[in-house]
Amino acid sequence: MSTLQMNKKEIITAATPLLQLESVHKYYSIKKGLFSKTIGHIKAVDGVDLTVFPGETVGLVGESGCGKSTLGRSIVKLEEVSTGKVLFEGKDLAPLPLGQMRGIRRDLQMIFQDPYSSLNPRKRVVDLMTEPLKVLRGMTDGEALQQASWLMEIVGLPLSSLGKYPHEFSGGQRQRIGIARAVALKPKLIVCDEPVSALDVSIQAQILNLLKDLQQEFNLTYLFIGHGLGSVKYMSDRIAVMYLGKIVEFASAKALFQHPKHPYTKALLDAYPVPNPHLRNKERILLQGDVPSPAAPPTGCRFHTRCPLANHKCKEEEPVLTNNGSEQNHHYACHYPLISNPIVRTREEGALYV
Ligand SMILES: Nc1ncnc2c1ncn2[C@@H]1O[C@H](COP(=O)(O)OP(=O)(O)OP(=O)(O)O)[C@@H](O)[C@H]1O
Repeated sequence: MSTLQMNKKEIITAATPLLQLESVHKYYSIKKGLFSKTIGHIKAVDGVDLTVFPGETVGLVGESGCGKSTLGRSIVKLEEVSTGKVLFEGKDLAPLPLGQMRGIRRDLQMIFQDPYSSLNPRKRVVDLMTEPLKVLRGMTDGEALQQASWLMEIVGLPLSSLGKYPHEFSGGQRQRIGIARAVALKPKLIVCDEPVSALDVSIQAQILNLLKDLQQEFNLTYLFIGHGLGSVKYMSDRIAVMYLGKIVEFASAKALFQHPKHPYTKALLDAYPVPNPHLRNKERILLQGDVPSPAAPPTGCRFHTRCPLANHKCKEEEPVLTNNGSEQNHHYACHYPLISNPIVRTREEGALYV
């Protein structure tokens, strides 16, 4: 079968991974006292395995503080991982010194939540746009200016924007500049770190559609981080759910929304507003309390302190991320996964949950 005859899903699964994370850990030291003695660690990312194929969008969701941004920043090497492998096109970026990242930097870009803090306020857009093109793609002044003008058009900004400073734009326009900068280098992977969270709801859809259009136009691959499930569902082919530094479920967007296996995923879905209250699932899992501290994560399954289905096994034994030999591409880390029955969801062992 030719590539043209294959649909997107077939192309994705036939391809070799663009990005592969193997047991990635990122710990921050907690220091105290006059001599800054290390008294513990914040386990922001605590053993993540994840695969992203060329051309797809993998969503990453979870509550605030569960390590999504740290993972995204570790991938583009804005953070050094503590241990583990970050394989980009098969090459491990983790041990590479920053000096040797230059060739790879243009293939790996990031779009930030707050476009204002990621754009130097003292530089005009023309400089913000042309400098990376000159430094990382070796363009002349004229070539870089031509490319910057074209990119303004692509992201829907007037040419006159080039002469302005970041503070002269609205939030949505600033995010368009951030996006233009990210795609300027024709990267292979863009980590989008909650790119619409800081924007008005009316602008969010425009930015998401722009990202989708650009993905098609430039054949981009996205890791799309968000805590709003709506935007993640809209954007993603596959979704990874993160809780306290670990991936607890990873599946196609459709399977995850229709048949969540992990109670935490279900709780996130149940927290999502449903326009018609009669359609609201009566067996909702309500998330209570806050995410525990990543400096002292709970034993066993990290979610057990908030899980209505947890028992002694969950407290003692850490579940591994597995497909349990059934659905090949649906992985979850739970001793008592939810049965895939949209009408009555029960634990696979034990009583009906309430
Ligand atoms: N530079 C740092 N030093 C110490 N702790 C950090 C640092 N950066 C992040 N953390 C901690 O690591 C944990 C994960 O943070 P992170 O920002 O990655 O979470 P997140 O899921 O992206 O949250 P949000 O959705 O609010 O951005 C948090 O407890 C945070 O306080």
